[in-house]
Amino acid sequence: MTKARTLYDKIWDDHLVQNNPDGTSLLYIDRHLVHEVTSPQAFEGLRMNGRKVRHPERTLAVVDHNVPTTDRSLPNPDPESATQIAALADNTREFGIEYYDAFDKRQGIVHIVGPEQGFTLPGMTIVCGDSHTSTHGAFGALAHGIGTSEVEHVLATQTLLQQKAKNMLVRVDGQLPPGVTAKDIILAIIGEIGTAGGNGHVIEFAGEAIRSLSMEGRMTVCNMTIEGGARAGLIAPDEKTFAYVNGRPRAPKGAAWDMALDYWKTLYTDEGAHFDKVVVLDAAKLPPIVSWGSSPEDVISITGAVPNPDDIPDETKRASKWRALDYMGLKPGTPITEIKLDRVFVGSCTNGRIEDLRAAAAVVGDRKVAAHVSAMVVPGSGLVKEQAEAEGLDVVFKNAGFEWREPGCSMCLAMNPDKLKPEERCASTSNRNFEGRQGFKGRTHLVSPAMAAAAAIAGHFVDIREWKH
Ligand SMILES: CC(C)[C@H](C(=O)O)[C@@H](O)C(=O)O
Ligand code: SF4
Repeated sequence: MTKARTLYDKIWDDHLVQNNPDGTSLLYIDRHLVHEVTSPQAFEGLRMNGRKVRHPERTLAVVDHNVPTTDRSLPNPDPESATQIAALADNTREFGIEYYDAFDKRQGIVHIVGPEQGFTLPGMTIVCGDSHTSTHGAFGALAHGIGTSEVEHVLATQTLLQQKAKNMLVRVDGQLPPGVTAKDIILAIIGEIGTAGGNGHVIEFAGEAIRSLSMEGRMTVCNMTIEGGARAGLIAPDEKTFAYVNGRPRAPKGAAWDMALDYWKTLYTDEGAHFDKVVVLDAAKLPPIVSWGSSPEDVISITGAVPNPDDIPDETKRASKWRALDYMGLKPGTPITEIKLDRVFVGSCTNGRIEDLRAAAAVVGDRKVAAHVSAMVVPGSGLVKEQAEAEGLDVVFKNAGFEWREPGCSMCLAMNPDKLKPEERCASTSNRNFEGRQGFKGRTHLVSPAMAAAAAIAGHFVDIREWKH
């Protein structure tokens, strides 16, 4: 009998080129996504060494971090961004790589574009010079974020040196209550394991609540795996995955589809396979969650209050959480529903997909954004934007007073004109609430799209479970 293997073991074995004496392994890489921020030196390295891209057809480039989300026919206000974007256009032309520029309808955040195009497929190894590459694990793909020198290595060789990680299982049993979403699942998991909880592991998400999620929801969960410290996140592909992939521009067709499907159906963790670490959560007990600090592990229920760091026994941790509260301008004991917002951001590779925009629009209905709040919705890609407009979601948002923008990373990180001002407080559907993440001294609270939309209307956090739709 062959040894029982996890999904991670299987994908690893199928891509192993060689094991090296130093404990590293060379893996074959099926797909390489490229964006403007982490690729310039990689291409420069190829040029200096007179190398070509080994498999241009396995590589896809798109601009996302540095593009303004307003009128793109106007010049980029930031010369450095403009240079970086121009470099990506030049590099992809020189090396023969397909590139979606800011005027292409397929342009968007790299982790939204890959799945949308069927470039991301089950069982593949996928890399990108970006930590949230873990998103693609939602398809049962082994998806790693890599550094710029590794980007160069993959461009040149289509392989990557890796050390095999340990296996971790996060099982979410039961069914989510109404109003509680994939975003709340992953925030709760990170709250539970901490930002170092997944260190050295690849996490497989399983259980009834995960199976019940749409592909969009699964991407939200896998997207934030990296915030829990894990190398990658995985969900075994199933009928939902196959239905999502079927018919996408880059997905296999005809006989190739049938062959692929036969293989994809073998991609699950065998009965009795070993996990080095197991965490179990009950979905039915999860509330809508809001982050209160400057780390994605600083989370609390919407019905809770800002915690008191003095209750933390560890001195270093206590000091760091006091610092977080100071940065956030919050006092222990303040009910979360009393926290007032200045800004609301719906978007990012965590929650910028069509389902996210539908959820936000359903909460908005015919109401208006609170007078003291400035709110914006940034679709994750041109195709998401097009779909949302076909459904009239843009009209819902605009009538309510939200800004409706062009696709990109936008206010998820302060690398383009969309930024918080110092001390502005934002309900954000993105994935990181680090100091300065959304702008110098900006204050970020991570929430689901429905919670963000409700906060925009009410002007403060509200329990979405009590919202009258
Ligand atoms: C700019 C890029 C390298 C970065 C990442 O790796 O994740 C960004 O996408 C982020 O979310 O912080
Ligand atoms: S949307 Fe945010 S998290 Fe995602 S790739 Fe862009 S900057 Fe990174």
